Amino acid sequence: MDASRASHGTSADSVRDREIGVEQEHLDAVYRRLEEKIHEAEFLMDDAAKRGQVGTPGALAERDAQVFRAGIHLNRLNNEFEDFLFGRIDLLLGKDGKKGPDGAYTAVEPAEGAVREDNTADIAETLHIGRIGVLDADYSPLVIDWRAPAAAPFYRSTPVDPGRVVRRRVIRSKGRKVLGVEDDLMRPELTAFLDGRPLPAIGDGALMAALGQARSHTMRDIVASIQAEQDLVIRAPAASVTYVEGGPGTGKTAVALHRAAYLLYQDRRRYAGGILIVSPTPLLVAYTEGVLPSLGEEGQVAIRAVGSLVDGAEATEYDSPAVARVKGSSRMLKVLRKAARGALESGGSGAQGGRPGGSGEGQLAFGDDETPVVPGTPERLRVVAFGRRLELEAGQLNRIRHTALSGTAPVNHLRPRARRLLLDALWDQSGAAGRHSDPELAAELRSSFDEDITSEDAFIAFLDAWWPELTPRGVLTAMSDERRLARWARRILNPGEVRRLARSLRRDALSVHDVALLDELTAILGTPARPKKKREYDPLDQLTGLEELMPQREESQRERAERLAQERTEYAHVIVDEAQDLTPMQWRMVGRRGRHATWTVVGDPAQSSWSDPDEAAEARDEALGTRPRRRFTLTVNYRNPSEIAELAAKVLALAMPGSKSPSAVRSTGVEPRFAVVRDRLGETVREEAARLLERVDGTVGVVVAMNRRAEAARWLSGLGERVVALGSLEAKGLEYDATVVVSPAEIADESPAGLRVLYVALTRATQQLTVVSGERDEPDANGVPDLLRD
Ligand SMILES: Nc1ncnc2c1ncn2[C@@H]1O[C@H](COP(=O)(O)OP(=O)(O)OP(=O)(O)O)[C@@H](O)[C@H]1O
Repeated sequence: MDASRASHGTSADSVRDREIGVEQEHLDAVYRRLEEKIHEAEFLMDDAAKRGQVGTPGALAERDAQVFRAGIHLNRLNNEFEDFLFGRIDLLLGKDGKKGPDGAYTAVEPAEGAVREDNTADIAETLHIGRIGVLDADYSPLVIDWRAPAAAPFYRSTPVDPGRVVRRRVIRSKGRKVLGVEDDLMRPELTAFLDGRPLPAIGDGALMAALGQARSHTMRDIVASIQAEQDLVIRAPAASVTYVEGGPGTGKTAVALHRAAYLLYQDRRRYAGGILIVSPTPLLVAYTEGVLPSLGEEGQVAIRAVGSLVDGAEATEYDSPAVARVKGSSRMLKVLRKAARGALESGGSGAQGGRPGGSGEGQLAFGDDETPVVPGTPERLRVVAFGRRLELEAGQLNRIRHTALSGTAPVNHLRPRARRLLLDALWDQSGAAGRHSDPELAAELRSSFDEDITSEDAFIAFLDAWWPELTPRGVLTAMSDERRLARWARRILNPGEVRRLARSLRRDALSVHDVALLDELTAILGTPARPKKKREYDPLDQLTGLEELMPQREESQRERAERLAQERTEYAHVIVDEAQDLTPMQWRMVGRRGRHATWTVVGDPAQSSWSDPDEAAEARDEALGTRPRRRFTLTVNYRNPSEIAELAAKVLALAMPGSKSPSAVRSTGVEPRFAVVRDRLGETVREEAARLLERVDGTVGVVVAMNRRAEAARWLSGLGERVVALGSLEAKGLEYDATVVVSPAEIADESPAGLRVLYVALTRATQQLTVVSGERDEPDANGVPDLLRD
């Protein structure tokens, strides 16, 4: 028998069973080895306990670490890695006989003569690939970690460029049981022998098997079927910026996540500084979070929605497109700078989160237009020093404030400077300056003068009111006053923009775009000193003075990792998913988290929901700095069948004329369906969703214009958990077995980037798509809406 497919018939079944048996034997051997290692670890642990402190501290620590690692191994194998062993490659003899650290031969190309003239060859090496590496007792590799160099041919080899690989096998297993195998032949022309027997090939290939599976509400990893062009990105050297573009479904998100796992594996110490993955929505975070359980293992990787990047913020609200456009624009930077200083000049009313207003002399302050805007701003400072009454009037105070604010430091950090300038002015007024000609005595006099004043209640209260510590939330609140905002945004925003912006800031809940503004304000204001956390009050402490004596409980390694991850504000590597959507202000926010980082940026300009791509590109380039970039393009759409991809391409041609769609890797034979609203929109959508639920095993997503989100959820109530309603912007990055796209015209008209958003909506389904049209869509006799006709 030659190395041909054995996928049908009884004899094929027996070959398949035999091959499954072969892999089962290997998996059994792997588990036996792991159990041995666990026993070893347990023995070490026991031994360590018995021998107490015998051995150097270093050796004991190493032993503990070994025990710990073995524990993690077993735990992972038992709990997380249901399909721990997933691949195998059968290789020809390599060019040289060198072995790498994982015990595998390193040569990529076959040795001369490895393939005989009659197109036969012997398999010289077989490697199994899994989620972690396992060595046998004699250090031969039982399983190679998928991220190790020796595993690269598993992903890189193609029939066009097979290297040494003859057969690539994907093994499906659950726990300790092998369920199936799928083979791809990289050299189908070859008759290869393993231990004297011909090498069989089972099934129709792993990729197709993976793509045909039903989708759930969480993403699956693709370790078993990463494709060559994706592998190049995953394993690209970490230096500088790795820049990846590709159309919908080309695996950008999957690749980004696997890259994080790869980087950690490759250089754990370097990435102890943390890897940040920025995602556009909390829905996408939830969808991707579980993809690679090992990512969360030691707290190095944080997956955050762009609305949750700032400590404590958890924004899920969306602004209207017109407001989002203002808040995301880099023009906001100037407005915020003015607002931060302006909020101070108007006494920080509302801008000093949680701090009492301070009364000083309790007079009214006046805005430029002489309208009282802020109560409680002191206009005058009166103190007594060296027995003299000293006083600074409004004009002087304004000049002092102006001088202090001319510094470039964050506003909150300028307070000491302002304080010193106040003292200088009072000192001048006191006439004490010329009293001593001896510099030492003069300095002493000055310092007792300062001490006198700064300990005076009136002065302290004045300073708190006149230069309060501003908070970002407070400044945003101050900006919700339209008249004040108009002043700060003069010649930057037009009156309509000011009105809409002020109104949106009066809302209680934060919007996703507000978060970037808060972060910018934190940079402008400077981080206020955080109040120290206190241990819970215990009356006993007072009696015994225990508080000082009691040692703090040691936190566990896991707790520490989690705490560090939370406290981290800068990262060693930043991965931006759906990068095309970041607004200029969001790029600034993300940029601050990776000032010294290397980057992976993945996106698709054709899916951008931001209205001014050039402005965003400028901000992105600023965030990434002058670091060199390596560009990659992903070209194959693994998500959509060709029937859906072709329909979406029509919108792409309208949204970005001239740009190329990725090629779909498969077809289902099921054309998209067009439904026209018969009576009520909600009823039609519900019927179509129910129809799809009967046709697919997995999930159904109903995508509507953003302002229909709430009603769409009501339309679907009672249809079960497999179906969800989502606004067009929320659909970013997600996928469903089937989707209903409701009114393309509504989605397209929603914002200046509407056609691109519609393109996103149309590319979410892995199997079936239904488009529901209303009148506005001007459907033809077949129900095809205007926007989707040729
Ligand atoms: N090599 C692969 N093997 C199996 N499935 C794959 C492979 N690459 C991608 N996929 C699948 O294709 C789908 C799309 O992947 P992903 O969401 O990463 O694409 P994307 O480029 O981020 O898409 P979008 O731009 O539309 O958000 C996912 O279901 C993913 O699991």
